[in-house]
Amino acid sequence: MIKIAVTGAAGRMGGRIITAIKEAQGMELAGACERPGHEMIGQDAGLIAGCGESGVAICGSLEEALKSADVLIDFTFPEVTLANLKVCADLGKTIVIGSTGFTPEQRKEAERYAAKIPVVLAPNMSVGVNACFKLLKEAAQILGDGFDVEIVELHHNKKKDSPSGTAVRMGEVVAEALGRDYNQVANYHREGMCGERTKEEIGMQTVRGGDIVGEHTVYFIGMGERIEISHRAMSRDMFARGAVRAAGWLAGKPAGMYDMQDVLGLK
Ligand SMILES: NC(=O)C1=CN([C@@H]2O[C@H](COP(=O)(O)OP(=O)(O)OC[C@H]3O[C@@H](n4cnc5c(N)ncnc54)[C@H](OP(=O)(O)O)[C@@H]3O)[C@@H](O)[C@H]2O)C=CC1
Ligand SMILES: O=C(O)C1=N[C@H](C(=O)O)C[C@H](O)C1
Repeated sequence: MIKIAVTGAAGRMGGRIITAIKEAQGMELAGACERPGHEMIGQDAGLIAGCGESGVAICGSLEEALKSADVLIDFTFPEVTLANLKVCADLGKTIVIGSTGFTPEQRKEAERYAAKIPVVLAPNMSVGVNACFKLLKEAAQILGDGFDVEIVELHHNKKKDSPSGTAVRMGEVVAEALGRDYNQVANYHREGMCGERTKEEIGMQTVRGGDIVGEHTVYFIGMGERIEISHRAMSRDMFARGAVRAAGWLAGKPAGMYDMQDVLGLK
């Protein structure tokens, strides 16, 4: 039995992850944690998630939530995740990270902790998006420099980071396949007399509104034709199932930084 603790237990993803743990074979919810002072502290994590009583109360201390857990699943915010990663590294627990919006420096800090413990960090835990990463690499290699690349992502109005972690990874995959440096060619903003589009740039556009779970489209736009590779998330459940699958996959792995491509055997 793999014993899992969940941070952000009362959040949008936290509830779906707690439900996915309940539905998975060989997995058990061992702890649940929220920000100290959160109104849900003391409540049953399963009841808050809407999947029935779990016998696990949401607590305000990660150390307490991890007491009888092997692995932590963390979908919160970069600053919170890095603090939680430090606790896991100190206690020798493994961790699955779904948070997005890391700066390059924060990403490096996460990699330093991964020298001590096995870590899965991925901006998108769905099978479909990870298949798209492979398709995008192949499309970019086939189409080369003759097609302009533009990426558009849509999310709900509560999302804090922009562009999404998934859109950034899509940009990185395409840039690498085209021999470009994503950080040099990503164009996040066009306004006024900004001039003609350069051949190398990858346009990154963001839409926020309502309850959109998450949609990503990469456009390869040529002369007289256009290819669109799109993924639409219809619920958060496959992200949650992916995170639980990653938690199981990590058991017995050596310390290091892994992603969903490793978990799904897509490398
Ligand atoms: N990798 C993937 O497949 C996916 C990644 N994500 C990413 O996951 C992250 C969370 O998304 P979402 O669930 O929508 O966000 P939510 O804001 O709904 O959830 C985050 C939760 O973390 C809580 N929290 C804040 N501080 C702490 C703390 N110190 N300890 C424990 N919990 C804390 C928040 O509490 P409070 O609200 O009170 O601050 C909130 O309940 C985002 O970065 C998002 O981009 C989302 C979906 C899929
Ligand atoms: O915040 C979200 O909701 C999501 N975030 C992830 C991202 O930033 O890529 C993944 C998914 O699209 C939902």
